[in-house]
Formats: sequence, C-alpha cells, structure tokens
Amino acid sequence: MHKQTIQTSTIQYDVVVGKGLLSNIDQYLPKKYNNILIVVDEVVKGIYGDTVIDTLKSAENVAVTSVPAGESSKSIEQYYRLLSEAIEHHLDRKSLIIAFGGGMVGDLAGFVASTYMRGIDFIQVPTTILAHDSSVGGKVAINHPKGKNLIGSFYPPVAVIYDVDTLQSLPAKEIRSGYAEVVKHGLISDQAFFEEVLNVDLTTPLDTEVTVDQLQKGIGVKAKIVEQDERESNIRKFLNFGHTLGHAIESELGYGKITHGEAVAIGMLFALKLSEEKFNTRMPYKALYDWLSKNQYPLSISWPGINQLIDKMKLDKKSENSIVQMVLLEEIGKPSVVNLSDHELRAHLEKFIRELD
Ligand SMILES: O=C(O)C(=O)C[C@@H](O)[C@H](O)[C@H](O)COP(=O)(O)O
Repeated sequence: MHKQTIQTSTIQYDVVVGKGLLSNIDQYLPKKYNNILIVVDEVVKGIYGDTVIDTLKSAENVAVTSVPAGESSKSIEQYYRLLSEAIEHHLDRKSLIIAFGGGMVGDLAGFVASTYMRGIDFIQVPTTILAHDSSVGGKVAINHPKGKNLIGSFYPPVAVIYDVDTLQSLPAKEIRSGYAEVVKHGLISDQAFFEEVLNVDLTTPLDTEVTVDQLQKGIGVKAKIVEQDERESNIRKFLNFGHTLGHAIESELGYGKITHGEAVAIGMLFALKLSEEKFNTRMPYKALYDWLSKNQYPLSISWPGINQLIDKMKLDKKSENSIVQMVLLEEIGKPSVVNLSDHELRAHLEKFIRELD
C-alpha cells in the first residue's frame, strides 16, 4: 500500500493506492461518520458493491444509490436526484458521501457533496485508470449541454482510496480512456515518463506493477501542481493539456459518444501540432499518433463543424474575454498557456483535421 499526502492551502488529505483496499475500506475513512451515502456506478455496484457495502454496513449507517454508467449521468437531473436521496436518507453536516466508481461518479457525487447543506465530507473511491487523475485535486462538476464541466466547484475529497484490483475488470475502451491522462501527465512533466508510457501495449493484458507505478507517477505530477495552485489561477491550467479541443469534441459529439480520454487524445495531438508551429520545435506527434493508432484509439471521427468546435472551445473555463487559451508545450515537461485568435484557431484546426483524416 502506498500513501501520498496532498497538502494544499486549504486542506490535507491522503491518497491511498493499493490492492485489496475495498474489503477493508472502513479502516481508511479518516474519521467516524454518523451516516454515509454511497453513490456508485451501476456497473461497479454489480462487481464490487457487496464488498464495500457489507464492510461499511457492519460499522456505519449506510445507504446506497447507483447511477447509470457513462458521461451522460453528469447531468442536472442526476445531480438533483442525488440531492433528493441525501435529504431522504437524512444526511447532515456530519455525514459522508462516498463516490465509488470512475471519473463520472467522482465528479457528480463530489459536486453533490460540495453543495448539499453548503458542503459535507466526501471520499473518492476510484475504480478506473482515468480516475487516478479525476479523483485527485478537487475538481467536481456536472455537464451542461453547451459545455463540459460548466457547473461545478473546487471541492477536495477528505480521502482518496484507490484499490487497484478494480482495474482488472476494466473494458478496453476504459483502459484507453484512462491511459490518455497518463500520457498527458508524461507530456507535461518529463520525457522519460512519457517514453515509458509509450512502451505500454494496451492491446495485451496490463502488467499491474507497471500500471500502478505509472498511476502513482501521474498522481505525483498532479499533486505537485494542485498543491501550488488549487484553484487554477496559474499552473493548474497545465493539467488541461489536450482538454480544450477534447472537451469541445466530447460535448459536440454528445456526451458518451466518445470517451473523455479518447477525445483528450485527439486534443493532445492537436496541441502537439500547434506547439511545433508556435515554438518552432519538434514534438513527438508521430510517436504519439503511432501509439494511439496501435492501441486502437478512434482518431478518425465524424468531425463536428469548425464553428461549433470553436464556440465550444470559447466556453472552456480557461478562456478570457472569449479568447481561447490552450496549453502547449515549449518542450516535453515545459507546458505553456497560449492565447489563440479565432482566425489562428480556425486555420490550425482545418489543417489538423485534414491531415488526421
Ligand atoms: O485537474 C485538473 O485541473 C484538470 O484539468 C484535469 C483534467 O484531466 C480533468 O479532466 C478535469 O476535470 C478537467 O477540468 P476542466 O476544468 O477543464 O473542466
């Protein structure tokens, strides 16, 4: 078991990563709670629900509610339903919400926790590779049809309990989605880490040791940034590498039509191309493209119109005065935030889409 403590200006919490944590989950709660609501992804509930529920029920007053798997559950309807569940189960300010599942559940349940009675404790219990990223750092949100994560807050969990045994049951699409965020952590931090990630073959069973090591490195990259800039006024923007276009694609195609990581993968390719042109430097575009293709990421998508994409990119939370900001790389491990005019963005996007197709 590996423990990493995140210390921001507002809170300190542990991220515990290890095997077999679910069946002892009660031991990792930072304190005793009078009432617990577990919000769980339907699929996760079917596989691991009993283990967690039984363990907690022996010690605590526990209610469970499941949400349909997939990004479309990050909706105002599910959010409202979960608030109603919290009321119905008499959660109060001494209660706890446990987000048990992937990034969707973490974002949704975390946002419920951040607003119910003006905020109650919540714990992230991630079950996907992607959630090594989303469970740390305290960004919680739901989507609006006009844009991804537009309704949300910064609300850190009181603990992250990451049982890596759960990764065994991930379908290929989820593995791909999560690994895009591992690639991102490599690109924004360190050439050696990036190269190590590109050595992973996602078409064969994962080597758990290698995966866990890379997830811990990714969490480390994220922790270092979040500790310095929890509310994204500066360097936290770097964690958004690949997301400006990625989020626009996700929201234009319809949430869930393409996974978050698959969309971010295309966004990272675009960001690498732009980085080459902006900084007149060589980027590992081809290496990443080849790795993504080999690992069956969908790179040939049914592209939304450029105007729609640009409108969505302007709604990105990094934008100021409707000017799109993108995270580019001066070199691997040296991210930089760059403003882009509509004209520039359009020209680069048109070229990128033409070349990718
Ligand atoms: O933690 C962050 O900061 C990130 O940007 C990490 C992203 O990988 C993550 O998908 C995040 O939820 C996106 O945030 P958003 O602010 O662009 O909605």
